[in-house]
Amino acid sequence: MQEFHAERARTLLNNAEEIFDGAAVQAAVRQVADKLNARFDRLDNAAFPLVLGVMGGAVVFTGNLLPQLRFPLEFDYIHVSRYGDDDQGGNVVWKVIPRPSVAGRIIIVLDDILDEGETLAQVKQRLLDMGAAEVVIAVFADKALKRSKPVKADIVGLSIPNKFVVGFGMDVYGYWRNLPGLWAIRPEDLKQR
Ligand SMILES: O=P(O)(O)OC[C@H]1O[C@H](OP(=O)(O)OP(=O)(O)O)[C@H](O)[C@@H]1O
Ligand code: HPA
Repeated sequence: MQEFHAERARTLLNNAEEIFDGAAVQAAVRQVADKLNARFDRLDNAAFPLVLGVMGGAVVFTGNLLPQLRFPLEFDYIHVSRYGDDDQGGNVVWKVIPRPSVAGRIIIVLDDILDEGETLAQVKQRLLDMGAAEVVIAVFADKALKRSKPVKADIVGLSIPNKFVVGFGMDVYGYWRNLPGLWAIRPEDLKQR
């Protein structure tokens, strides 16, 4: 069974196209850090935001970004899933919900990708419903779709084409979250296209 997965993962990557290499990815993370630092690195420390990583896809973005933030912050995570092991989104499933202590705080939500926007729309609404003072959304990648999205990101690392991508935390069928660059899966290799 493990051999099947390893072989399938390799075939998917062999057919994929690298659309941003590791250096471009790191430059994008730096830009996100610069924008957050410009906004929150203030001597009065008035904000003291709570940074929430949306697991599991945000794990790599979060791990690369946090050490580049220069202002005092708290970190926590939530866990939300809409794609599971599929390449098309379904219902948003909450696996770890926000703690009640989000009330009254400025929250910086970090996620790997804003695709159709359903996940982050629900995340933002839930945080506001719980009394968050402000929700700032920073995504590593914003996918260009021809239709409008139910939520906008305040800060975007990379604008990417409308392709199913893997790498830097993003997966296809559970594979290739570990790639340092961003790769577009060949459409013929997707279950739903
Ligand atoms: O904008 P949307 O169309 O809602 O898609 C974006 C969401 O999809 C991915 O999560 P996924 O459900 O794949 O779970 P994962 O984080 O474990 O990969 C990604 O991490 C985003 O949270
Ligand atoms: O293009 C994508 N790749 C991986 N995960 C995703 N979740 C939403 N869109 C994507």
